[in-house]
Amino acid sequence: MSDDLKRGLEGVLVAESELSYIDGDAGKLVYRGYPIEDLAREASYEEVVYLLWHDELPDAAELADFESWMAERRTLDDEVLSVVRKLAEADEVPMAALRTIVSTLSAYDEDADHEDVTDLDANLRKACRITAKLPTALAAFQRIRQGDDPVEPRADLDHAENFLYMLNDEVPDDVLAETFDMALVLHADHGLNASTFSAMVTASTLSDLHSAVTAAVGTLAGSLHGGANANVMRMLEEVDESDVGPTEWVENALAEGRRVPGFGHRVYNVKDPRAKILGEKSKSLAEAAGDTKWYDYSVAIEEYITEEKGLAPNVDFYSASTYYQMGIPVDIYTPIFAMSRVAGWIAHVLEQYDDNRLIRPRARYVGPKDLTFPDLDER
Ligand SMILES: CC(=O)SCCNC(=O)CCNC(=O)[C@H](O)C(C)(C)COP(=O)(O)OP(=O)(O)OC[C@H]1O[C@@H](n2cnc3c(N)ncnc32)[C@H](O)[C@@H]1OP(=O)(O)O
Ligand SMILES: O=C([O-])CC(=O)C(=O)O
Repeated sequence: MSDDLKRGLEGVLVAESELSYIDGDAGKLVYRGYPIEDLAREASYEEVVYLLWHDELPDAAELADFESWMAERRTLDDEVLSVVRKLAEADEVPMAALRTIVSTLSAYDEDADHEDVTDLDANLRKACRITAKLPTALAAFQRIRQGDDPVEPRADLDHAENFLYMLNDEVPDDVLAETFDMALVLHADHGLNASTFSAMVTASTLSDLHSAVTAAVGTLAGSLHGGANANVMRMLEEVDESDVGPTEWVENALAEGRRVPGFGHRVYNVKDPRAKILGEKSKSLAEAAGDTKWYDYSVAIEEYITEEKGLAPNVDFYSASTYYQMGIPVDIYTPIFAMSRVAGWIAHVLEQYDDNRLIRPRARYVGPKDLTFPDLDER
C-alpha cells in the first residue's frame, strides 16, 4: 500500500470510463469519441444524453422515441410542485432547492423502490424522469419566487426550447434556443469532476440513483466547482459598479488574495475548449445586441489573468456573460449547469453499477493515539 499523500486526489486513477476523454495539455474534450466542437455544432442535448447513456449515437427512430419518451415525462406530480412552491416561498437558495427537489422526485418515481438498485432498465427509466422533470421544477421555482405562475411544459418543444419557454412564458427565438441547447451539450459530462465523483461514491455503496444525483447536486453547488459561473457574473457586475476598469479591478482582487472565479482547472493547463466555444457565443450575442460591455470586460480579465497568473478560463467563465445576455437570472446559472450535468452524473453511475466496487480511500492519521480518557470535571 503506497503512503504517498495525494491531496485532493490529484491525478489519482480510480476508474476506467468510456464516457469522456480530456487532454488537459491540448485543451481537448471528447464524449464517447466525438470532439466537443462537433457535438456543440451538430448535436442536440437529447442526442448527447442518449449517447452518454447508451454506447452510441441514436439513429433517427431511436432519437425520436427517446425525445418523445422524455418530453412526455416533463410534467411534475402535484405533490412535487407543491414542494417546489414551498421552497420558492421560503426563498430557498436555488441549488439547495434543486437538491431537495431531486430527493423529492424519488418519492413519486414508480421505480424508486425497485429491489435491485443496479437494474439498468429501471435506472434508465428513473434517469429519463429525473432529466425530464428537473427543468420543469427549476423553471417553476424561478417563476414562483418572482411572483408568477408556473408554466406547464410543452411536449412539442425540444428540451432546451421548452425550458426557456417555461422560464419566460414565451417560445424562444432560434438564436436563444440554439445557444441554450449548445450550452447544455457543453456541460453534459466532464470525466471525474467532483460532483460526478460524489455521485459515484454514493452509488458505490449500492445506494440508489436519486441519492447519487442528490449528492452530486450538493457537490456541484460549491464555488470551486459549478457555483463559479454565478460568481463570474457577480464579479463582472462588481467591475461595472466600481470606478476602475476590469484590468485594475482584477489586479486589486489578486493583490487582496482573492481567487478569480472562472479561471484555473484541475485538469486543463490551457484554455478549456468549452470556454472557447462559449466565448465566441458570448461575443456574437453581444455584437447582435449592439452592446459588448460584458464581453469586453471578460476579454480584458482573461488577458490580464492569463498574462499575470498563467491561468486560463474554464467553462464557467464565458457561460456567465452568455447566460446574462440571454436574460437568465444569475442565481440559476448553477442549477442550469446541474440540469445539463445530470446526464453525465447518471452515465457515470451506470458505469459504476456495471462494475461496482466500494469507493473508500484512506487518510493518514496524524492525531494522538494513546490519551487517557478524562472525567468530565477534569477537562
Ligand atoms: C466546472 C468547474 O468546476 S471548473 C472550475 C470552477 N471553479 C472556479 O472557477 C473557481 C476558481 N478556480 C479555482 O479555485 C481553482 O483553479 C480550481 C479549484 C478550479 C482548481 O484548483 P486546484 O487544481 O486544486 O488548484 P489549486 O487550488 O491548488 O491552485 C493552484 C494555485 O493556483 C492559484 N489559483 C488557482 N485558481 C485561481 C484563481 N481562479 N484565481 C487566483 N488564483 C488561482 C492558487 O491560489 C494556487 O496558488 P498557490 O500555489 O500560490 O497557492
Ligand atoms: O472537471 C472538473 O474538475 C470541473 C469541470 O470542468 C466540470 O465539471 O465541467
